[in-house]
Amino acid sequence: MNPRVFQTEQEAASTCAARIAEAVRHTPELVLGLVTGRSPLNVYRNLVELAARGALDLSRATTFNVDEFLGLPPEDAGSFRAYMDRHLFRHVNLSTERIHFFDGCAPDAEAECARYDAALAAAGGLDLLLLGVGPNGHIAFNEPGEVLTAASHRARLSRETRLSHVMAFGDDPSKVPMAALTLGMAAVLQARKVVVLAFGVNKAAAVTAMVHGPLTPRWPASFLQLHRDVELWLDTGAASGLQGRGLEEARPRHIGT
Ligand SMILES: N[C@@H]1[C@@H](O)[C@H](O)[C@@H](COP(=O)(O)O)O[C@@H]1O
Repeated sequence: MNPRVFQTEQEAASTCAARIAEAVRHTPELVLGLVTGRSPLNVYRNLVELAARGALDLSRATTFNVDEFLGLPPEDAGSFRAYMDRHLFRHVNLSTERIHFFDGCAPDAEAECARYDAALAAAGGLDLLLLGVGPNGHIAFNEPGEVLTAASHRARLSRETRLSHVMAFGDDPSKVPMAALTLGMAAVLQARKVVVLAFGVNKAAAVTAMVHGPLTPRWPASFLQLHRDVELWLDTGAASGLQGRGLEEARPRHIGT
């Protein structure tokens, strides 16, 4: 694992976005795994700025979003699809047919997960997977538990995770869906490169478990230790539990294939 610690989230995000743009320049057909949440917001903002300046052309890239709430149509403001439209898709030149999402309203969740996994396999898997991490160590919606699931699946959301999404649902916890569709641990570990964003001291325990902890389904992110190419983009708060953390300016290498 390769932690890169920045003094501020903004610095990490702009450097990370520049590296993603570089990876797309290097491989215009890049297959990107994308995540929602607070952590990638500044990365997306920077990607939009790069696209506006003509420094990012996503016209040949493919994207797969890693999760979606069950029961929400794409038009619902609380859906991850609506989030992606707001923060990235409507501002860049991605081709609609190469944007892949779980359909949160699919009548058969299992068939929908199989469809998603087949589309991902047909695209050749993920070249670069952008992830966040929950304070409880969840990645995508692979929640802590007794076991983890390899394939895409329907996930029951923990109370803690549901509460962290309450703002998108008018601060009413009862409106946050109870379940979601998520890619599984196999797709995460098979991605050719994984980039994890974590900012703020409330992520420190998850980051520490991810880097130093034993492999345990109690901290799903700990399984990233099995991957040979994971970069962690952190601020000093999120890195505060790491042993021997270097606070020198991080010098990112090339992200991409
Ligand atoms: N399903 C998402 C994850 O994919 C995300 O990475 C994580 C962290 O979110 P945030 O970046 O807002 O802390 O929680 C959410 O529940």
